[in-house]
Amino acid sequence: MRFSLVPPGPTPGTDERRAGPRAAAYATMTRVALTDSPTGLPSPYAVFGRTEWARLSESHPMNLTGDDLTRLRGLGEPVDLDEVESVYLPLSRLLYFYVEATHGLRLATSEFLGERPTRVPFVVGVAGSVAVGKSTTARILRELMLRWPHTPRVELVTTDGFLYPNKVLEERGLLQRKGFPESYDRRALLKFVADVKSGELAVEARQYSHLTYDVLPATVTIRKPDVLIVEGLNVLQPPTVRSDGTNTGSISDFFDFSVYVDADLEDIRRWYVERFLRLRQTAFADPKSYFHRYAALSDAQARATATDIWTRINEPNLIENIEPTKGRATLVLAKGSDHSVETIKLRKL
Ligand SMILES: Nc1ncnc2c1ncn2[C@@H]1O[C@H](COP(=O)(O)OP(=O)(O)OP(=O)(O)O)[C@@H](O)[C@H]1O
Ligand SMILES: CC(C)(CO)[C@@H](O)C(=O)NCCC(=O)O
Repeated sequence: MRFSLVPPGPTPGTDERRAGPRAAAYATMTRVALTDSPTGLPSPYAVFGRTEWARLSESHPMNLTGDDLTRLRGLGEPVDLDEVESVYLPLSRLLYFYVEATHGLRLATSEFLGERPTRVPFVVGVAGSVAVGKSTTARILRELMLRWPHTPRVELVTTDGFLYPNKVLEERGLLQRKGFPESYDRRALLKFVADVKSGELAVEARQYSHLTYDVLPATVTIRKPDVLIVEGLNVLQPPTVRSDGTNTGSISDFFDFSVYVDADLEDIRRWYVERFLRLRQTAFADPKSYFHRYAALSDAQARATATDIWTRINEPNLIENIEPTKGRATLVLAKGSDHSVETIKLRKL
Protein backbone atom coordinates (compact mmCIF):
# COMPACT_ATOMS: atom_id res chain seq x y z
CA MET A 1 0.00 0.00 0.00
CA ARG A 2 1.26 3.46 -0.86
CA PHE A 3 2.16 5.63 2.09
CA SER A 4 0.01 8.49 0.79
CA LEU A 5 -3.08 6.40 1.49
CA VAL A 6 -2.38 6.35 5.18
CA PRO A 7 -4.43 9.08 6.82
CA PRO A 8 -2.71 11.96 8.53
CA GLY A 9 -2.13 11.19 12.16
CA PRO A 10 0.59 10.89 14.74
CA THR A 11 3.42 8.45 14.29
CA PRO A 12 2.50 5.20 16.05
CA GLY A 13 4.06 4.85 19.43
CA THR A 14 5.32 8.42 19.66
CA ASP A 15 2.67 11.13 19.61
CA GLU A 16 -0.08 8.58 20.13
CA ARG A 17 -0.87 9.20 23.78
CA ARG A 18 -0.38 12.95 23.65
CA ALA A 19 -2.63 13.39 20.61
CA GLY A 20 -5.71 11.86 22.23
CA PRO A 21 -8.00 8.93 21.61
CA ARG A 22 -8.90 9.70 18.03
CA ALA A 23 -5.28 9.93 16.99
CA ALA A 24 -4.48 6.69 18.80
CA ALA A 25 -7.26 4.97 16.90
CA TYR A 26 -5.91 6.37 13.63
CA ALA A 27 -2.50 5.04 14.48
CA THR A 28 -3.87 1.54 15.00
CA MET A 29 -5.82 1.82 11.78
CA THR A 30 -2.64 2.76 9.96
CA ARG A 31 -0.87 -0.34 11.22
CA VAL A 32 -3.72 -2.59 10.15
CA ALA A 33 -4.25 -0.92 6.79
CA LEU A 34 -0.61 -1.48 5.84
CA THR A 35 -1.10 -5.23 6.11
CA ASP A 36 -4.63 -5.36 4.76
CA SER A 37 -4.01 -5.31 1.06
CA PRO A 38 -4.06 -8.89 -0.25
CA THR A 39 -4.42 -7.80 -3.87
CA GLY A 40 -1.61 -5.32 -3.67
CA LEU A 41 -4.16 -2.62 -4.51
CA PRO A 42 -4.91 -0.05 -1.88
CA SER A 43 -7.81 -1.13 0.32
CA PRO A 44 -10.52 1.52 0.41
CA TYR A 45 -11.20 0.63 4.04
CA ALA A 46 -9.61 1.72 7.28
CA VAL A 47 -9.75 -1.24 9.67
CA PHE A 48 -10.32 -0.90 13.40
CA GLY A 49 -10.29 -3.34 16.28
CA ARG A 50 -13.18 -2.84 18.65
CA THR A 51 -11.10 -1.11 21.36
CA GLU A 52 -9.67 1.44 18.95
CA TRP A 53 -13.07 2.06 17.40
CA ALA A 54 -14.64 2.53 20.85
CA ARG A 55 -12.35 5.51 21.49
CA LEU A 56 -13.94 7.34 18.59
CA SER A 57 -17.18 7.96 20.44
CA GLU A 58 -15.17 10.58 22.36
CA SER A 59 -17.13 11.43 25.48
CA HIS A 60 -20.62 11.04 24.08
CA PRO A 61 -22.93 9.89 26.84
CA MET A 62 -24.40 6.42 26.55
CA ASN A 63 -28.13 6.91 27.00
CA LEU A 64 -29.53 3.51 26.09
CA THR A 65 -30.61 1.37 29.04
CA GLY A 66 -30.65 -2.38 29.58
CA ASP A 67 -34.44 -2.33 29.18
CA ASP A 68 -34.16 -0.54 25.83
CA LEU A 69 -31.72 -3.18 24.68
CA THR A 70 -33.96 -6.08 25.72
CA ARG A 71 -36.65 -4.57 23.51
CA LEU A 72 -34.31 -4.16 20.52
CA ARG A 73 -32.44 -7.46 20.68
CA GLY A 74 -33.41 -10.16 18.16
CA LEU A 75 -33.91 -13.77 19.24
CA GLY A 76 -30.56 -15.31 20.16
CA GLU A 77 -28.72 -11.98 19.82
CA PRO A 78 -26.37 -11.59 22.79
CA VAL A 79 -25.57 -7.90 22.13
CA ASP A 80 -24.97 -6.11 25.45
CA LEU A 81 -24.61 -2.51 26.60
CA ASP A 82 -20.83 -2.68 26.34
CA GLU A 83 -21.16 -3.54 22.65
CA VAL A 84 -23.65 -0.72 22.10
CA GLU A 85 -21.27 1.69 23.78
CA SER A 86 -18.10 0.55 22.03
CA VAL A 87 -19.45 -0.26 18.55
CA TYR A 88 -22.76 1.47 17.90
CA LEU A 89 -22.24 4.73 19.79
CA PRO A 90 -19.18 5.72 17.70
CA LEU A 91 -21.12 4.71 14.59
CA SER A 92 -24.03 6.90 15.64
CA ARG A 93 -21.60 9.78 16.08
CA LEU A 94 -20.10 9.18 12.63
CA LEU A 95 -23.60 9.06 11.13
CA TYR A 96 -24.40 12.37 12.76
CA PHE A 97 -21.38 13.92 11.03
CA TYR A 98 -22.46 12.36 7.73
CA VAL A 99 -26.00 13.68 8.04
CA GLU A 100 -24.77 17.21 8.70
CA ALA A 101 -22.13 17.08 5.95
CA THR A 102 -24.59 15.65 3.42
CA HIS A 103 -27.04 18.40 4.26
CA GLY A 104 -24.24 20.94 3.74
CA LEU A 105 -23.54 19.53 0.28
CA ARG A 106 -27.23 19.72 -0.63
CA LEU A 107 -27.29 23.35 0.52
CA ALA A 108 -24.41 24.02 -1.87
CA THR A 109 -26.38 22.49 -4.75
CA SER A 110 -29.50 24.51 -3.84
CA GLU A 111 -27.48 27.70 -3.65
CA PHE A 112 -25.86 26.97 -7.01
CA LEU A 113 -29.27 26.33 -8.57
CA GLY A 114 -30.81 29.35 -6.87
CA GLU A 115 -33.45 27.15 -5.26
CA ARG A 116 -34.92 27.23 -1.78
CA PRO A 117 -33.07 24.57 0.23
CA THR A 118 -35.13 21.66 1.54
CA ARG A 119 -34.13 18.93 3.96
CA VAL A 120 -33.76 15.63 2.09
CA PRO A 121 -34.16 12.40 4.09
CA PHE A 122 -30.82 10.75 4.82
CA VAL A 123 -31.01 7.11 3.79
CA VAL A 124 -29.00 4.35 5.48
CA GLY A 125 -28.90 0.79 4.06
CA VAL A 126 -28.22 -2.19 6.35
CA ALA A 127 -27.26 -5.38 4.48
CA GLY A 128 -26.18 -8.90 5.39
CA SER A 129 -27.19 -12.54 5.48
CA VAL A 130 -30.32 -14.03 6.99
CA ALA A 131 -29.63 -14.59 10.72
CA VAL A 132 -26.51 -12.42 10.88
CA GLY A 133 -28.22 -9.93 13.18
CA LYS A 134 -28.85 -7.04 10.80
CA SER A 135 -32.34 -6.35 12.15
CA THR A 136 -30.88 -5.86 15.64
CA THR A 137 -28.15 -3.62 14.20
CA ALA A 138 -30.76 -1.54 12.37
CA ARG A 139 -32.97 -1.25 15.46
CA ILE A 140 -30.07 -0.17 17.71
CA LEU A 141 -28.93 2.43 15.18
CA ARG A 142 -32.46 3.81 14.96
CA GLU A 143 -32.70 4.05 18.73
CA LEU A 144 -29.36 5.88 19.03
CA MET A 145 -30.27 8.29 16.23
CA LEU A 146 -33.59 9.06 17.93
CA ARG A 147 -31.49 10.37 20.81
CA TRP A 148 -29.59 12.89 18.70
CA PRO A 149 -30.12 16.60 19.42
CA HIS A 150 -33.43 17.91 18.00
CA THR A 151 -34.85 14.33 18.12
CA PRO A 152 -34.90 13.52 14.44
CA ARG A 153 -37.63 11.36 12.96
CA VAL A 154 -36.02 8.04 12.11
CA GLU A 155 -37.98 5.37 10.29
CA LEU A 156 -36.93 1.76 9.80
CA VAL A 157 -38.23 -0.34 6.94
CA THR A 158 -37.23 -3.89 6.03
CA THR A 159 -37.21 -5.00 2.41
CA ASP A 160 -39.02 -8.22 3.46
CA GLY A 161 -42.29 -6.28 3.00
CA PHE A 162 -41.46 -5.94 -0.69
CA LEU A 163 -41.15 -9.69 -1.24
CA TYR A 164 -43.80 -10.91 -3.66
CA PRO A 165 -46.70 -12.61 -1.85
CA ASN A 166 -46.24 -16.39 -1.45
CA LYS A 167 -49.00 -16.93 -4.02
CA VAL A 168 -47.04 -15.01 -6.67
CA LEU A 169 -43.76 -16.68 -5.66
CA GLU A 170 -45.46 -20.06 -6.04
CA GLU A 171 -46.88 -19.19 -9.48
CA ARG A 172 -43.44 -18.10 -10.62
CA GLY A 173 -41.67 -21.13 -9.12
CA LEU A 174 -39.82 -18.88 -6.66
CA LEU A 175 -41.02 -20.14 -3.29
CA GLN A 176 -37.69 -21.89 -2.77
CA ARG A 177 -35.90 -18.69 -3.79
CA LYS A 178 -37.33 -16.43 -1.09
CA GLY A 179 -34.78 -13.71 -0.34
CA PHE A 180 -33.09 -13.97 -3.76
CA PRO A 181 -33.19 -10.68 -5.71
CA GLU A 182 -35.91 -11.95 -8.09
CA SER A 183 -38.25 -12.75 -5.17
CA TYR A 184 -38.72 -9.02 -4.44
CA ASP A 185 -40.90 -6.51 -6.24
CA ARG A 186 -37.81 -4.47 -6.93
CA ARG A 187 -39.62 -1.81 -8.90
CA ALA A 188 -42.01 -1.13 -5.97
CA LEU A 189 -39.09 -1.06 -3.53
CA LEU A 190 -37.15 1.34 -5.71
CA LYS A 191 -40.20 3.59 -6.08
CA PHE A 192 -40.74 3.52 -2.32
CA VAL A 193 -37.17 4.66 -1.53
CA ALA A 194 -37.16 7.22 -4.37
CA ASP A 195 -40.48 8.67 -3.18
CA VAL A 196 -39.27 9.01 0.42
CA LYS A 197 -36.03 10.59 -0.71
CA SER A 198 -37.76 13.03 -3.02
CA GLY A 199 -39.72 14.40 -0.07
CA GLU A 200 -43.19 12.90 -0.68
CA LEU A 201 -45.36 13.71 2.32
CA ALA A 202 -46.69 10.16 2.80
CA VAL A 203 -45.28 6.98 1.28
CA GLU A 204 -46.65 3.50 1.93
CA ALA A 205 -44.20 0.78 2.98
CA ARG A 206 -45.28 -2.83 2.63
CA GLN A 207 -44.86 -5.17 5.60
CA TYR A 208 -43.90 -8.80 6.14
CA SER A 209 -44.83 -11.29 8.84
CA HIS A 210 -42.29 -13.94 9.85
CA LEU A 211 -45.16 -15.66 11.64
CA THR A 212 -47.30 -16.25 8.55
CA TYR A 213 -44.21 -16.30 6.31
CA ASP A 214 -45.96 -13.93 3.91
CA VAL A 215 -46.44 -10.25 3.18
CA LEU A 216 -49.18 -8.49 5.12
CA PRO A 217 -52.14 -6.77 3.49
CA ALA A 218 -51.66 -3.62 5.62
CA THR A 219 -49.01 -1.05 4.78
CA VAL A 220 -47.35 1.46 7.08
CA THR A 221 -47.16 5.17 6.18
CA ILE A 222 -43.76 6.82 6.16
CA ARG A 223 -44.07 10.59 6.57
CA LYS A 224 -41.04 12.65 5.59
CA PRO A 225 -38.48 11.20 8.04
CA ASP A 226 -35.14 12.90 8.70
CA VAL A 227 -33.50 9.49 8.42
CA LEU A 228 -34.76 6.33 6.72
CA ILE A 229 -33.04 3.02 7.50
CA VAL A 230 -33.63 0.33 4.88
CA GLU A 231 -32.66 -3.12 6.13
CA GLY A 232 -32.53 -6.20 3.93
CA LEU A 233 -30.49 -8.98 2.42
CA ASN A 234 -29.92 -7.44 -0.98
CA VAL A 235 -30.04 -3.71 -0.36
CA LEU A 236 -26.52 -3.23 -1.74
CA GLN A 237 -27.20 -4.94 -5.06
CA PRO A 238 -25.91 -2.83 -7.92
CA PRO A 239 -28.21 -1.84 -10.80
CA THR A 240 -28.28 -4.18 -13.79
CA VAL A 241 -28.78 -3.56 -17.48
CA ARG A 242 -31.91 -5.11 -19.01
CA SER A 243 -31.84 -6.89 -22.38
CA ASP A 244 -33.30 -3.74 -23.99
CA GLY A 245 -30.33 -1.78 -22.72
CA THR A 246 -32.18 0.19 -20.03
CA ASN A 247 -30.94 0.30 -16.47
CA THR A 248 -32.92 -1.26 -13.60
CA GLY A 249 -31.74 1.33 -11.09
CA SER A 250 -30.96 0.28 -7.54
CA ILE A 251 -32.07 1.40 -4.11
CA SER A 252 -28.39 1.68 -3.16
CA ASP A 253 -28.23 4.68 -5.55
CA PHE A 254 -30.28 6.49 -2.90
CA PHE A 255 -28.15 5.53 0.10
CA ASP A 256 -26.14 8.18 1.87
CA PHE A 257 -24.48 5.55 4.07
CA SER A 258 -24.54 1.76 4.21
CA VAL A 259 -23.60 -0.91 6.71
CA TYR A 260 -22.84 -4.55 5.89
CA VAL A 261 -23.11 -6.96 8.83
CA ASP A 262 -20.55 -9.68 8.21
CA ALA A 263 -19.57 -13.00 9.82
CA ASP A 264 -18.08 -16.34 8.79
CA LEU A 265 -20.46 -18.54 6.85
CA GLU A 266 -20.14 -21.43 9.34
CA ASP A 267 -21.02 -19.13 12.22
CA ILE A 268 -24.08 -17.72 10.44
CA ARG A 269 -25.26 -21.24 9.59
CA ARG A 270 -24.94 -22.21 13.25
CA TRP A 271 -26.83 -19.07 14.38
CA TYR A 272 -29.60 -19.85 11.89
CA VAL A 273 -29.94 -23.44 13.12
CA GLU A 274 -29.82 -22.41 16.80
CA ARG A 275 -32.45 -19.74 16.21
CA PHE A 276 -34.65 -22.31 14.47
CA LEU A 277 -34.34 -24.59 17.52
CA ARG A 278 -35.34 -21.73 19.82
CA LEU A 279 -38.24 -20.69 17.59
CA ARG A 280 -39.90 -24.06 18.29
CA GLN A 281 -40.74 -22.90 21.81
CA THR A 282 -41.72 -19.37 20.78
CA ALA A 283 -43.02 -18.43 17.32
CA PHE A 284 -43.53 -21.97 15.96
CA ALA A 285 -45.67 -22.88 18.99
CA ASP A 286 -48.33 -20.45 17.70
CA PRO A 287 -50.85 -22.35 15.53
CA LYS A 288 -50.85 -19.34 13.15
CA SER A 289 -47.14 -19.88 12.44
CA TYR A 290 -46.28 -21.10 8.95
CA PHE A 291 -43.71 -23.29 10.69
CA HIS A 292 -46.14 -24.60 13.33
CA ARG A 293 -45.63 -28.15 12.05
CA TYR A 294 -42.00 -27.85 13.13
CA ALA A 295 -42.85 -27.03 16.78
CA ALA A 296 -42.96 -30.71 17.75
CA LEU A 297 -39.70 -31.71 16.07
CA SER A 298 -36.98 -33.26 18.21
CA ASP A 299 -33.65 -31.42 18.43
CA ALA A 300 -32.10 -33.71 15.84
CA GLN A 301 -35.03 -33.37 13.43
CA ALA A 302 -35.11 -29.59 13.87
CA ARG A 303 -31.38 -29.36 13.23
CA ALA A 304 -31.75 -31.40 10.06
CA THR A 305 -34.71 -29.30 8.83
CA ALA A 306 -33.02 -25.98 9.57
CA THR A 307 -29.76 -27.13 7.98
CA ASP A 308 -31.68 -28.23 4.90
CA ILE A 309 -33.49 -24.84 4.55
CA TRP A 310 -30.24 -23.04 5.15
CA THR A 311 -28.29 -25.11 2.61
CA ARG A 312 -30.93 -24.99 -0.12
CA ILE A 313 -31.95 -21.33 0.17
CA ASN A 314 -30.15 -18.97 2.51
CA GLU A 315 -26.57 -20.10 1.99
CA PRO A 316 -26.63 -20.00 -1.83
CA ASN A 317 -28.26 -16.57 -1.62
CA LEU A 318 -25.51 -15.38 0.72
CA ILE A 319 -22.77 -16.70 -1.54
CA GLU A 320 -24.26 -15.68 -4.89
CA ASN A 321 -25.97 -12.39 -4.11
CA ILE A 322 -25.31 -10.94 -0.67
CA GLU A 323 -21.61 -11.44 0.09
CA PRO A 324 -20.52 -10.04 -3.32
CA THR A 325 -22.08 -6.69 -2.36
CA LYS A 326 -20.01 -6.32 0.81
CA GLY A 327 -17.36 -4.17 -0.87
CA ARG A 328 -20.02 -1.58 -1.73
CA ALA A 329 -20.75 -0.79 1.93
CA THR A 330 -19.55 2.37 3.62
CA LEU A 331 -18.96 0.38 6.80
CA VAL A 332 -18.53 -3.33 7.50
CA LEU A 333 -19.23 -4.71 10.99
CA ALA A 334 -17.43 -8.05 11.22
CA LYS A 335 -18.68 -10.40 13.93
CA GLY A 336 -16.82 -13.18 15.70
CA SER A 337 -18.25 -16.62 16.39
CA ASP A 338 -19.89 -15.42 19.64
CA HIS A 339 -21.95 -12.87 17.61
CA SER A 340 -20.07 -9.84 18.95
CA VAL A 341 -18.53 -7.27 16.60
CA GLU A 342 -14.74 -7.72 16.47
CA THR A 343 -13.64 -5.54 13.57
CA ILE A 344 -15.01 -2.38 12.00
CA LYS A 345 -14.04 -1.37 8.47
CA LEU A 346 -14.79 2.16 7.38
CA ARG A 347 -14.57 3.17 3.75
CA LYS A 348 -12.16 6.08 3.40
CA LEU A 349 -11.41 6.01 -0.31
N1 LIG B 1 -39.77 -18.37 11.14
C1 LIG B 1 -39.76 -17.33 11.98
N2 LIG B 1 -40.78 -17.14 12.83
C2 LIG B 1 -40.78 -16.08 13.66
N3 LIG B 1 -39.81 -15.18 13.75
C3 LIG B 1 -38.76 -15.33 12.94
C4 LIG B 1 -38.68 -16.40 12.00
N4 LIG B 1 -37.53 -16.27 11.30
C5 LIG B 1 -36.93 -15.17 11.79
N5 LIG B 1 -37.65 -14.59 12.76
C6 LIG B 1 -37.32 -13.38 13.51
O1 LIG B 1 -37.52 -12.28 12.64
C7 LIG B 1 -36.43 -11.37 12.70
C8 LIG B 1 -35.87 -11.14 11.33
O2 LIG B 1 -35.47 -12.37 10.79
P1 LIG B 1 -34.67 -12.48 9.41
O3 LIG B 1 -34.32 -13.87 9.10
O4 LIG B 1 -35.24 -11.54 8.43
O5 LIG B 1 -33.52 -11.94 10.02
P2 LIG B 1 -32.37 -11.19 9.81
O6 LIG B 1 -32.62 -9.76 9.75
O7 LIG B 1 -31.46 -11.84 8.91
O8 LIG B 1 -32.04 -11.67 11.13
P3 LIG B 1 -31.12 -11.07 11.86
O9 LIG B 1 -31.81 -9.96 12.55
O10 LIG B 1 -30.73 -12.20 12.74
O11 LIG B 1 -30.06 -10.65 10.86
C9 LIG B 1 -35.41 -11.96 13.62
O12 LIG B 1 -35.39 -11.19 14.81
C10 LIG B 1 -35.86 -13.37 13.88
O13 LIG B 1 -35.68 -13.76 15.22
C1 LIG C 1 -37.77 -13.41 4.67
C2 LIG C 1 -36.31 -13.70 4.44
C3 LIG C 1 -36.05 -13.85 2.95
C4 LIG C 1 -35.45 -12.53 4.89
O1 LIG C 1 -35.67 -12.11 6.14
C5 LIG C 1 -35.84 -14.97 5.19
O2 LIG C 1 -36.10 -14.86 6.54
C6 LIG C 1 -36.47 -16.23 4.62
O3 LIG C 1 -37.61 -16.51 4.85
N1 LIG C 1 -35.69 -16.99 3.85
C7 LIG C 1 -36.19 -18.16 3.16
C8 LIG C 1 -35.75 -19.43 3.78
C9 LIG C 1 -36.10 -19.52 5.25
O4 LIG C 1 -37.24 -19.85 5.57
O5 LIG C 1 -35.24 -19.25 6.08
